[in-house]
Amino acid sequence: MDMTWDAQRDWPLLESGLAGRLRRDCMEEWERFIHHPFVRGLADGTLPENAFRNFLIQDYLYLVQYTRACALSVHKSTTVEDMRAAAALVSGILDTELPLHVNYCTGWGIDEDMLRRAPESLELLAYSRFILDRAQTGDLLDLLVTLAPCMIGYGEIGARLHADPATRRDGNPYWSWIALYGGQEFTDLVEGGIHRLNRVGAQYGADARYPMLRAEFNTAVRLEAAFWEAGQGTGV
Ligand SMILES: Cc1ncc(CN)c(N)n1
Repeated sequence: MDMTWDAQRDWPLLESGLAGRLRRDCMEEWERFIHHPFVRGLADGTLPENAFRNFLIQDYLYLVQYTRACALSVHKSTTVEDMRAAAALVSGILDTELPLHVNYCTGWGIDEDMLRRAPESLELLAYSRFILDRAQTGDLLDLLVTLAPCMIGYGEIGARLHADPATRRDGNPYWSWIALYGGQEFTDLVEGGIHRLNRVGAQYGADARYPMLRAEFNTAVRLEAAFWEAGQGTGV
């Protein structure tokens, strides 16, 4: 029996709807993002600690900007249902994801104040300001499309690594990272985000706007891969 987890097979909600279509149509870039060597190093625990530390500090700062963009999706929502979903994402990041970053950093003697004052990398600036630009100048659909690779990608990586028997659990310093992104709470947020994107896509005429939406999604996916590269110290 195949014990590995595969989004195409095990996440039926990606089969139809805008989220699945965007992911399929950017598959080359998507694969580069979710199967990046950085991710393999997390799975087998061989990623050098300083690469993970670089990444996590930048990721803390990235998540702060990402949360601001998510907050704009509360503002741009036109139904109470969508507002609740957007607000749940904001609190999921503030109350679950950021504390993971703070906990790891505390273990290295880096407190939250030092995290806030860390200089932003060019990759972080490019990615977060791209998202904030779409948040401010696009409509709700542009914004959700731009936010999607971050959520769906980490949900997919987390679910795959969490289910894969080849992932090292015992003594893997990155297991709590994997457990968070592969855990039920994050999975529920991602699945809620996919349903919301599909719903808003249908309401906002995604088919007619598809080339532009695909370009937005593709840019965000490429910026995700660049973010791993920067963590490894191979970025600019
Ligand atoms: C760069 C990046 N992309 C996605 C995630 C998952 N929210 C994250 N923490 N950081």
